Amino acid sequence: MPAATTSGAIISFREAAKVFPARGRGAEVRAVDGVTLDIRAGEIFGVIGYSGAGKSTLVRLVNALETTTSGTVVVDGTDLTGLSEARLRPVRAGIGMIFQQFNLLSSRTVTGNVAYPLEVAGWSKTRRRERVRELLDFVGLADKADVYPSKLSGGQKQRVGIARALATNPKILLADEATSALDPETTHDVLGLLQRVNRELGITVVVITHEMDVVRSVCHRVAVMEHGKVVELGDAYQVFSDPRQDVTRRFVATALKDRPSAEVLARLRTRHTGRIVTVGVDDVTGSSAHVTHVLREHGVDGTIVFGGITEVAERPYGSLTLELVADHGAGDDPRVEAAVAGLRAVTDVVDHGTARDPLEAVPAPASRSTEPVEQAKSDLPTPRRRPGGGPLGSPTGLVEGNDL
Ligand SMILES: Nc1ncnc2c1ncn2[C@@H]1O[C@H](COP(=O)(O)OP(=O)(O)OP(=O)(O)O)[C@@H](O)[C@H]1O
Repeated sequence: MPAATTSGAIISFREAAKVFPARGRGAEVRAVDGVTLDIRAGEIFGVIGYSGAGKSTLVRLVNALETTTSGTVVVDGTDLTGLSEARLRPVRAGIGMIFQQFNLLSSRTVTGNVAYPLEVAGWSKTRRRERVRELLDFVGLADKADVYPSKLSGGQKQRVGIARALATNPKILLADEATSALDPETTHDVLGLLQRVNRELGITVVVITHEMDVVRSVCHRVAVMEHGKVVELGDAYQVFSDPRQDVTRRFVATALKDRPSAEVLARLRTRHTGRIVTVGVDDVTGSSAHVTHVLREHGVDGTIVFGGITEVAERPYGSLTLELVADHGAGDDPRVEAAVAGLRAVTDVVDHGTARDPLEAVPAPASRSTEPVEQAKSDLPTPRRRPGGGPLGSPTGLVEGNDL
């Protein structure tokens, strides 16, 4: 049965639900609860949520390891609803999967592991040998062909997992917490490899994660899941810069830490008597060049006292906290007031006041809705962080005492 999909979608959920029946005295579990979502061909799509949100069940619906209780899942044009095992087989062949615990066969060498799906698919020995060599070159493990998994590091094991998942040329790669067991540096390498899989091989990658830093690093778009539902959906940059739901804000706060906490602000105020402001830096609104220009225009000195600029979806993003003074005078000098107004015209500004006259940040507004909010790239408003909404973070370098 043809199902409604958006053109360009390679995976489409329509009111998809998976309800596990009650066990013992427990209630039934709505692991996936009415999800409508399109994952576009060629993108790296993130699904983020806390433990139990339903992420794994959602991806298991894609490779038909689970079937929907209601609603539909369409993968590469095939509606999976009610398909026989025989009809599901070719769909599964178009999907590779990697796992947190790698799931390698310990009794087989690296070559044996990568060759396994080719054996199952009936490839000849010669073609298998050639394909394995090609894949090990791609993942950078040509020198480990004859090694057993027990002799590999976590990152190397995941590279084998990726090579194995790619063996039969899938169109889709599902990565279920693929970096959760890895240290930060190895995570970085594996995420870089997933980007190459996407860019060089044109494979759609679906990343399941509970780490917003993973979304920040590689995902083009992201869906945030809570209690089986998609509660927020959109372009990764937009979701970072304007998170609408509390759960999303909490995730964003874990990945971006460029804004001073209340304790840091208190320390800054003891060290700096001038006006403390936090200005947003991104590629849409305020670049640091704008900020420098405004301060120069008003004859105000800005000393960077805190901050960090990182990348979200490969675009600059972050904030700088500055101490503003005019002629070494007070932070409430009229020139400083004018500079703050000038900064507001070019970027987001949170005015923390001065040590003598501190201003409390306005808390972020409560979430507006529990419905998923699609934040489309095409009609992006200028990203605006809310005053004091302040999740922000992961400074690529904390800075102190630099005059602008
Ligand atoms: N086979 C099953 N039978 C019963 N309940 C299940 C089954 N699989 C998952 N669940 C329940 O469905 C809910 C969603 O689980 P799921 O594993 O999809 O979440 P998740 O977001 O991937 O969490 P985690 O990151 O911990 O794996 C949980 O409450 C879980 O206990």
